[in-house]
Amino acid sequence: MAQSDSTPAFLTWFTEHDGIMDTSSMLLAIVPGHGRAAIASRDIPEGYTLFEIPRGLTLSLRTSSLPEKFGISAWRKHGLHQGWAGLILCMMWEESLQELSNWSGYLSILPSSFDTPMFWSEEELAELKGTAVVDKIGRGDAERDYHEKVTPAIRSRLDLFPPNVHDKFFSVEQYHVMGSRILSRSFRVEPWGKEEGEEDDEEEDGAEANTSTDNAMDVDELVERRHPEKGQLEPEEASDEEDDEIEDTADIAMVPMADMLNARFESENAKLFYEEEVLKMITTKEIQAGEQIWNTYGDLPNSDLLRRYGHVDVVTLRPPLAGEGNPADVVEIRADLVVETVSSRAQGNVQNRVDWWLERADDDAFVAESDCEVPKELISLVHLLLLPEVDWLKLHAQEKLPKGKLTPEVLPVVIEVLQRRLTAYPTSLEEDVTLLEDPTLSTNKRNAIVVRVGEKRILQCTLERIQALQQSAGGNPDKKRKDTGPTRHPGGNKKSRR
Ligand SMILES: C[S@@+](CC[C@H](N)C(=O)[O-])C[C@H]1O[C@@H](n2cnc3c(N)ncnc32)[C@H](O)[C@@H]1O
Repeated sequence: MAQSDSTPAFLTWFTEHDGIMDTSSMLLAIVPGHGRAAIASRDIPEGYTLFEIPRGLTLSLRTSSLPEKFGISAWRKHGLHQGWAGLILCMMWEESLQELSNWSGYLSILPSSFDTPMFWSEEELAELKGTAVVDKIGRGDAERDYHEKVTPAIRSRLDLFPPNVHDKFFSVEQYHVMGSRILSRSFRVEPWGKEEGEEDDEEEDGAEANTSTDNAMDVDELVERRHPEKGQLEPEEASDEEDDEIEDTADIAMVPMADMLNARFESENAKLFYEEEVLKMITTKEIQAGEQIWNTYGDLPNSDLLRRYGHVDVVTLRPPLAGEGNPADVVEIRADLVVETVSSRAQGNVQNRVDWWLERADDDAFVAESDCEVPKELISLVHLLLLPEVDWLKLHAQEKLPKGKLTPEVLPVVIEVLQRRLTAYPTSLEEDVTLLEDPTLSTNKRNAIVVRVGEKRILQCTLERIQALQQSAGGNPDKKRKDTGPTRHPGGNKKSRR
């Protein structure tokens, strides 16, 4: 493990700006495949403070002087109070100040190239076809913000943004670099004393400041990652965060030193806690000398890890899956695939039922996980579309969605949905496993294949479970249905979830 050339200068900057690091316990080193990493240099007990960062050393809309110099009303007029554009512009501006910036010793060690799909070629992106990554990269949305908000703001204040530094510090490529630094390294740091759910002053006089969720970096993506709760900065369960999508970008901060920690599935052994004046990285487990000090990015699926951080997790999988991969992987199955599949068998007016369902459903895509269970909401939709007209009318009147119960009627539809979903990828699972054996694969291609394999494993395993169920249900469930009389409404007379 080598210490990177720039690390000593960063450590000097950190301590000169009142950061405190226990150099007898940890060091920064380059770990192959992981970039810079924090390593325990001796055995460390649980509950031990590894380093402290004064709040003023975090870099955010609250600490950069740009918004104030620009003028708060002009900031709002340019839409910089909404979404990510304002924070990215602050980062670009601080970097343009070079050694005059309070953060120069920090910004100079941040990465300028990334392995995230945001920077991939068309050929590399084609490797992700069928995965959840493709539609979420958001390069176009980010560039729209750059052209519509950032460029006019820069042109309006040439005293702050001198034209001779535009190409170097304020290009669209730099915008993507800064956005990617935020996406892969930022924390959510609320002001001291702010209760959860409580709005601060900035929110009150600009309520819409938090409404940009269609940006390249949705606020919730960052919030999911590290969320302070009772003084502790930790990731949030993504699924619990639907209501919190609208967040305050003023709370998003770059935290020097804390962002030197890597993460791996369920490996966290240190966490960032906050106090009134300082943030503290404290061990949550004993750490042996030589071990890596891991934070957590929220144990995300590989599709999200790749999109936000540019790496994937490969550890031992748990039953019913076997082999190696990411146990947090998921696969998305769009509702329109279910509708298309069930349409040939569906009863009544399919569109009416779909419209009614869309008004009540949580999402228009279902998420299958590594437990290989068919999502209950998917089964419910299949039931809804298969219902005889008389049962549909009853359900409609009662405002109830069918239960997500796997009955013989739905099994063939679910099997076809899973089979069709598998054809969305250009290669088969077996082909991908063989491809991964090639030691000459580029990092990007390898990571794309790992994401595909993770998703396909879940689909394949779920498919095999349902096929086994169908067999044990006695062969052809359609025949069975004829034998047992008219199709029974699967959720009929039962209490629905709504
Ligand atoms: C918060 S930074 C961590 C410090 C970073 N390694 C560095 O060199 O500055 C997050 C980045 O670290 C890398 N990283 C973190 N965990 C990793 C892992 N388990 N495997 C590979 N790379 C990882 C990814 O490039 C990610 O975007």
